[in-house]
Amino acid sequence: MTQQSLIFVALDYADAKSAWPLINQLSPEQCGLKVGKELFTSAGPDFVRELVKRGFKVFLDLKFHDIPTTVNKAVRAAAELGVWMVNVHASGGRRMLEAARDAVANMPNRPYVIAVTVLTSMTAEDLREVGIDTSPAEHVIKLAQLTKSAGLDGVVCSAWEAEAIAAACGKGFLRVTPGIRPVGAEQGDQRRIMTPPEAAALGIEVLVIGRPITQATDPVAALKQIQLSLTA
Ligand SMILES: O=C(O)c1cc(=O)[nH]c(=O)n1[C@@H]1O[C@H](COP(=O)(O)O)[C@@H](O)[C@H]1O
Repeated sequence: MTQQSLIFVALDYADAKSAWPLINQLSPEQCGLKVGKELFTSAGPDFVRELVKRGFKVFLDLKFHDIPTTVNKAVRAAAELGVWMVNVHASGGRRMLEAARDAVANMPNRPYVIAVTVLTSMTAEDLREVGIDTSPAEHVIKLAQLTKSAGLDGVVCSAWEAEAIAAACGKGFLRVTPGIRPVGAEQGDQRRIMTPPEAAALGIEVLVIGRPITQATDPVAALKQIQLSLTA
């Protein structure tokens, strides 16, 4: 993993046909690609295999959250597509996390397996409504420590929690942060947000950025502008 933040473009399109025009203008050296629930459900595993074949680092974001056996098998199936990273929900608990880890333990070139802590769309009030009375920051750290002790490679969190995670879980534990918004970009449903230069300055390993790129009039120009802003 390099010191500079890698950008993963979240391909949140309805189908493969809508995603290809942007992908065809991108190169594997420029960014990674995140395929989430919407696109995977419509475009399927062959689409993912094609991205891998073209040399892209693919983050398959299906956020598995189920009983340990099911998650183990789902992570294995995802890994067999040749993706670079897969994720599960940390709130599935220790045995589920260990099952996710074990799914890929003996694979050559295994993908990173990471766990979502508290969704970047959630606030303290949202957490309270699901029975969690601590702040998002405190809950994220608790789940990051659980994820680390279960032997996974890192977490999805907001950029606001990234420094505390490094302090609690050590270097080499990946921090993957969605909720990235350039100044002036629409916040949408995200709540714990940060700008790309601020997040990069924290040394965050992976920045996930979707709508500020995919919904721009010129997505490639928007990506380039964000990349320039990281080094300015
Ligand atoms: O696991 C994720 O990728 C994820 C976790 C999280 O807490 N928040 C979050 O936004 N994401 C994903 O990151 C992407 C963010 O997209 P934008 O909000 O459009 O930049 C979406 O594809 C989400 O599904």
